[in-house]
Amino acid sequence: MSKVIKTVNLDKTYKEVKAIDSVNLDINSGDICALIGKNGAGKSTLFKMLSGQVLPTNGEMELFGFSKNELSKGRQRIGFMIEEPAFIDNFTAKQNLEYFRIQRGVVEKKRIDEVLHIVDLENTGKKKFKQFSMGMKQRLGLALALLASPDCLVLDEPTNGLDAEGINEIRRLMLRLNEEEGLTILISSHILSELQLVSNRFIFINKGKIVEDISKKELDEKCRKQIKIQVNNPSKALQSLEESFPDIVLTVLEGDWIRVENHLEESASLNQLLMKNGVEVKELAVENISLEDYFLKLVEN
Ligand SMILES: Nc1ncnc2c1ncn2[C@@H]1O[C@H](COP(=O)(O)OP(=O)(O)OP(=O)(O)O)[C@@H](O)[C@H]1O
Repeated sequence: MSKVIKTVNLDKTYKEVKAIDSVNLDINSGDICALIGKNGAGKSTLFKMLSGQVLPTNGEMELFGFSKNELSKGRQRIGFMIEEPAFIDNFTAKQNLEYFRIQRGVVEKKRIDEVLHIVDLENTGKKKFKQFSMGMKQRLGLALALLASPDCLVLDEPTNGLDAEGINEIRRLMLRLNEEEGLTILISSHILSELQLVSNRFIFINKGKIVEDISKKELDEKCRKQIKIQVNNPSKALQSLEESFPDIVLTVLEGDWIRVENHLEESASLNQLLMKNGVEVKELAVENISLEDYFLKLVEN
């Protein structure tokens, strides 16, 4: 699997603040990778180092295999949406993109119509930027990031300030770009449940440090709904449960806990059954950990 973004022990210190602390990123081609962190965790600083707006204090970076004084060759293949682009209020979508196309001097004119079509803004005609909804503004930002036909997008909070419909549109767009055009996407947000729907990888950042880097499968595993029962006699409990519920999925955990992964609506029946068979139920809990809860637990630790 080819690497799109790699950082080794990347640091950024602003005066006394260590905004990024020894970060090792490894983003593979085709990933939709979520960078999750509270305000001030260091997400924007990390993205700005990737885009070249901020210089690292220490560490190395590699973009599409290019490093050191060839980094800009890697950057050319990445579309960044980090801060709000300085779109001109009285210009239409097309005029704004034309302005940036000339300024950047890289793409063919027809690419403007292509990107406007991709972000579903091709029919905005004479409407000026200042009359756009928040969702339209964000999508124009994405169109600009896509202008130079990148192979990777780095998006800092692209759903910021959007309503549910706007968030949905961005989500569908990212999935489409990933599936149809094979774009690798690195995205940050504080709307964690939103990212759970689109990403295949989750990197949690806190106080400039990566505290966890897990796949969607691993995250789903951690966030799965389950019943946990603590009993005085696990083997007897297992036997009773398996006799009455032949398809039950059970695991015995440390501390005389049993985890049940199905029959989730029948916790009361499970409890009664155990008691009827002489098993003492010390505690029974139905757990469903959301990504938010999971993240909070990580940060608190
Ligand atoms: N130019 C700067 N000068 C001094 N300190 C800065 C500068 N930029 C960021 N910081 C500090 O670095 C830390 C990380 O900030 P950063 O903006 O990267 O976090 P973030 O996760 O993107 O937060 P947010 O979601 O609020 O944008 C914070 O403590 C912030 O105050």
